[in-house]
Amino acid sequence: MPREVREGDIALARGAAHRAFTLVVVRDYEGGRVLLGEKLRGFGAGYYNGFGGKVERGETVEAAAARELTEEANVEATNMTRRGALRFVFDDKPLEPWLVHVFHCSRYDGEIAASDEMRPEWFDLDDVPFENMWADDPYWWPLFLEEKEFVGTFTFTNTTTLVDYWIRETKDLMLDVEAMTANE
Ligand SMILES: CNc1ncnc2c1ncn2[C@@H]1O[C@H](COP(=O)(O)OP(=O)(O)OP(=O)(O)O)[C@@H](O)[C@H]1O
Repeated sequence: MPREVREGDIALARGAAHRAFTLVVVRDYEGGRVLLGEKLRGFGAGYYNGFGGKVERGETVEAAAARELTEEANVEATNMTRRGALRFVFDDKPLEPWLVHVFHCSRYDGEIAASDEMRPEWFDLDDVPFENMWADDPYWWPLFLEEKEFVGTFTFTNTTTLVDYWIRETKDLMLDVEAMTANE
């Protein structure tokens, strides 16, 4: 069982450089569903996840989130909002924590279609396949579905085993993101 720790307990220099990633979860309010994709290759292959990837050099986080959604699910978001910032520390790569910026999208143009990276699939809200998702997901999904903004840190060993974590709601996401990325 992963251990819940206090926010200050995961030793990580404030302002350590991060690799920035995006993650977009599409929600269909009328249908009571969320869109996930089965990752077909690369990091996290076999897991269901939102759509996303690395923020490219010179690109804004928002632009990267929109680009990855289009590349992976074939649709263009028309209302995306930033909802969370999750830091992932891998104990075998201690100098390279990841900062995943989580977005919510409920309107888009185009037809959802598979790509060579992701196979999209709708899930009812009470049927999200956590057993086939990253181990951090069950901790932040409730906040996501309640429309809250959130920040957290998750430490993994052997890439996929969650060791410890903290997660909390935030009233000022961008202020927390700034604190997490100070000096970058
Ligand atoms: C550790 N716990 C985690 N929990 C939930 N989601 C996680 C995650 N760790 C990574 N993610 C997401 O997984 C995708 C990887 O992206 P990834 O395929 O590597 O990036 P990108 O498409 O740029 O790569 P290539 O083009 O294949 O090089 C990206 O959405 C990122 O946010």
